[in-house]
Amino acid sequence: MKSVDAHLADILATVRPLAPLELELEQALGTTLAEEITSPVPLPPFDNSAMDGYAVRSADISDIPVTLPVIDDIAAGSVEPLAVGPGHTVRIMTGAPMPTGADAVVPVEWTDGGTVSVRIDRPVTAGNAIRRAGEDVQAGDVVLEAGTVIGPAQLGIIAGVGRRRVLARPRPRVVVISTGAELVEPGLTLVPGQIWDSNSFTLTAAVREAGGDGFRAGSVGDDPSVLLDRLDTHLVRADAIITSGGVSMGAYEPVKEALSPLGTVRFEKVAMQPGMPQGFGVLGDDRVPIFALPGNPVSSFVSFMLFVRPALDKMRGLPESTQETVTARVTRHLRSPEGRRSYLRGVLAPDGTIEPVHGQGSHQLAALAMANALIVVPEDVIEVAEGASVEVIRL
Ligand SMILES: Nc1nc2c(c(=O)[nH]1)N[C@H]1C(S)=C(S)[C@@H](COP(=O)(O)OP(=O)(O)OC[C@H]3O[C@@H](n4cnc5c(N)ncnc54)[C@H](O)[C@@H]3O)O[C@H]1N2
Ligand code: MOO
Repeated sequence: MKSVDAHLADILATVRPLAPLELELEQALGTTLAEEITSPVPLPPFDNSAMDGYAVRSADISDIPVTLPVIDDIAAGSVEPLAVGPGHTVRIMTGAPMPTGADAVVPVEWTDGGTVSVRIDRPVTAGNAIRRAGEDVQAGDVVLEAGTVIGPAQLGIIAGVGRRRVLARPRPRVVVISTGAELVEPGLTLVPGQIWDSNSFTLTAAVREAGGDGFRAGSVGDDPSVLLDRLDTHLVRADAIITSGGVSMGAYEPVKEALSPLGTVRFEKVAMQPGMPQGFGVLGDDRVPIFALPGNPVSSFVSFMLFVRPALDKMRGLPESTQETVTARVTRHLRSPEGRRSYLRGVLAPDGTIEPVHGQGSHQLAALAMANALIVVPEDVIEVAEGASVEVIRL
């Protein structure tokens, strides 16, 4: 059997980072910057008030209390150049440009709030409550490096330096297709022998959480030609495809039957539990990666975490990283099949223990939904004693 590491290595050797596109800022959340962002101007662009109050010459208010005439008002957005002469003051708002001559702002709370004249009760030193031009960024400074994932704050600074579009690697568009004649859309009525399709929801959501745009393309039955048609329809708009089901040893395995003859998708047994039957390859002239995951709900989810997620990271242009694990003490004795790496479901507690959930079958979706971590049991370990240390992947 092929090792988990070898299967992942094959996948990562095949998938490529997506080509960067010019994206409007509204489309850029979750994409990966493919250029350096520099600021054309200093930020703030001009000296401005940090508070609502009065712009003064600090020397005029060394003896307090003092009453000064208020000669003008400056709101944020004011573009008229204003000056404050000796013995005068100007009412100023947060974000408004400092008038020439003034060297400090007195917060309104330290005054009587007058509009014709104002009594100032506390002295200030030069520079008080002024935000200097270039205090955040100098003109020409790099504000974001290429390779940065654009989150809300990153979008803010891109807009803050005046950009409307950025060059970024888009979120991978991933089409998710369930296979199996037994599958029924949730919300519809089952007859005996049928189950509701859950994998397509899990996998589409997992794509979204992994920084891709998941698109649920419904389920197809057991007819390989129907699957091929569905793939054909969606291939043009997919950066990757995920199918679930139809890859093991049964008499009706539509994914295997449809894709094996193409010669670009391989079906293999990977030494893991759950998730042993795996298919991976590429489709079409654009060599779109396809992940043919096993149908058991826990198997497809674990396969996603181990194989699809790192592939999506690579497509997004993120650096390759090894799966992060933490060490925990297991609260119960565990068994694991020889020669296969197990990913058992458990609840990791703040005290550093992990409680395996009841129901470790790869069909036991409710048990998976209670877990917050996977316990990794290496291939050569068949038993783990209660209290032993294990490596754990947080979900
Ligand atoms: N003779 C053998 N039988 C099986 C083997 C084997 O090596 N020899 N491997 C087993 C393992 S391990 C797994 S995992 C499964 C994988 O089977 P398939 O990928 O072919 O998946 P299906 O047969 O279509 O479905 C398996 C199971 O999962 C349910 N399922 C499928 N799709 C969904 C969905 N979208 N939502 C919810 N549940 C789904 C399906 O009804 C089946 O119960 O094969 C074993 N058999
Ligand atoms: O390997 Mo299958 O994925 O257990 O159930």
